[in-house]
Amino acid sequence: MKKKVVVGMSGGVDSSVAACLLKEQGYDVIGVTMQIWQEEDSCTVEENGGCCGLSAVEDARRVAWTLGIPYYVMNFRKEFQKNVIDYFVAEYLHGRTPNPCIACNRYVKWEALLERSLEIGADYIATGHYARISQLPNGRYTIRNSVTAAKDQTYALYNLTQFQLSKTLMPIGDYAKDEVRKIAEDRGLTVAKKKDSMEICFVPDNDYAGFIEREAESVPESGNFVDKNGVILGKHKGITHYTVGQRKGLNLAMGHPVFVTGIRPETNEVVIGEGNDVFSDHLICRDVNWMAIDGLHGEEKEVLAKIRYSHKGSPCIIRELPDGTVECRFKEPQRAITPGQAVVFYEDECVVGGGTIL
Ligand SMILES: Nc1ncnc2c1ncn2[C@@H]1O[C@H](COP(=O)(O)OP(=O)(O)OP(=O)(O)O)[C@@H](O)[C@H]1O
Repeated sequence: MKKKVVVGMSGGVDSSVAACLLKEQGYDVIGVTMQIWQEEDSCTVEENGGCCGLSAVEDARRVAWTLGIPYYVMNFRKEFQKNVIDYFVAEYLHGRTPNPCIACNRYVKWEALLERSLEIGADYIATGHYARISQLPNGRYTIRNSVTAAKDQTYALYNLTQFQLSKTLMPIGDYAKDEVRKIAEDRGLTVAKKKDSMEICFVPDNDYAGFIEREAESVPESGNFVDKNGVILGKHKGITHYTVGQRKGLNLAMGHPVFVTGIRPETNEVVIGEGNDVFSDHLICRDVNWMAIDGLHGEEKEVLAKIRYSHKGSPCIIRELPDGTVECRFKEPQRAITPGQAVVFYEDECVVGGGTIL
C-alpha cells in the first residue's frame, strides 16, 4: 500500500515542489495549510510573508488542484498563540531575544501538525525546508545541511525530537533554489516565480517593539542606559527595543561607536559598551536537544557552533555542567552572543544538538 504523507503547504514554491516531488515518488499526498495567525480576510502575502493568509491558501489550493491531491486548511491559531506569540512577547519582556521560528517548528509545525496527521492515518509529514534528514549508523536521526548553503534552514530545526524526525520527509534539501523554481515551472505550478517569505511571518515591517506593545498586557517603560559600572548614560525607550550587539537607534552621542552589551529586566536597564565589550569566548545554554548523539556522557566534544541564523559557525568545545546546562568555549571570541537565541552544534554538516543561550 502507498505510504500516506501530509505536506505542509504555505503557498510558496518550496512546499509546492515538495508536494509535487513526493507525488512523483509514489506517495499518497495530502496538502494542508495551517492557519496560524492573521484573520483569513485581513492578510495578504505581502503583509505576512505568505504563511497563512487568504492568498497563501488560494495559492496552495491551486497547486493541490494542479497536482490532483486532496487539500485542507486546518486551524492552529490556539497552538500558535500559546507556543509562539506568547513566548515571543514574554522573552522580549524578560530582556531576551527569542527565535519564534524554532518554537513554531517544534510545537506547531511538528507537534500539532504531526499529531493531527497521524490521527488521519498519515505515515509522515513533509515540508519544503532546505535541510536533509538522515539516520546515522548509531540509529539516531539527524538533520544535515541543505546542498544550498545560502538557503540552509537546519539552524531553525535543531529542536525537533527523534520521533518527529523519524516521521518527517524534507524532499527539497537535495536541490538548489533555482532547481526548485525550475521544477515548479516545468510542472506548470503557478507559484514558480513567487517571492521568498520574510524572516518572521507575523511581525509587520520587522517592527518587533510595536508588535510587543500591541500584544503585551502592559507597555514596557522607559529606563536608563548605563555603562558596565552603572553610570547613567541616557534614557532608553523600553527594553523590548533592544538586543545585544545593537548599534543603531540608540540615540546616544558618545563621540565613538557604542553597542548594547546587556539587558537587565530586573532594573529596567540597558547596558552600553564599546566594540570589544560585545565579544565573548564562551556561553552557556539550557534545554539542550541532542540530535546526532544522545548526550555527552561526561566527555568534551569539539563542534562547530552557530549562535544565530546568519552566523557561519565557529569551532568550540562543548561540555555538560552538573546542572544539565552545556558550556561552549570558542576558539575565537564571538560577536554578540545573545541570550534567548539558539546555539546549534554541528559535526560533519550534521546537527549534533542545540539549546537556548542563557
Ligand atoms: N502556514 C503553513 N501551513 C503549512 N505549512 C507551512 C506553513 N508555513 C510554513 N509551512 C511549511 O514549513 C516550510 C518552511 O517554512 P518557511 O516559512 O521557511 O517557508 P519557505 O522556505 O518560504 O517555503 P515556501 O516556499 O514553501 O513558503 C514550508 O516549506 C512549508 O512546508
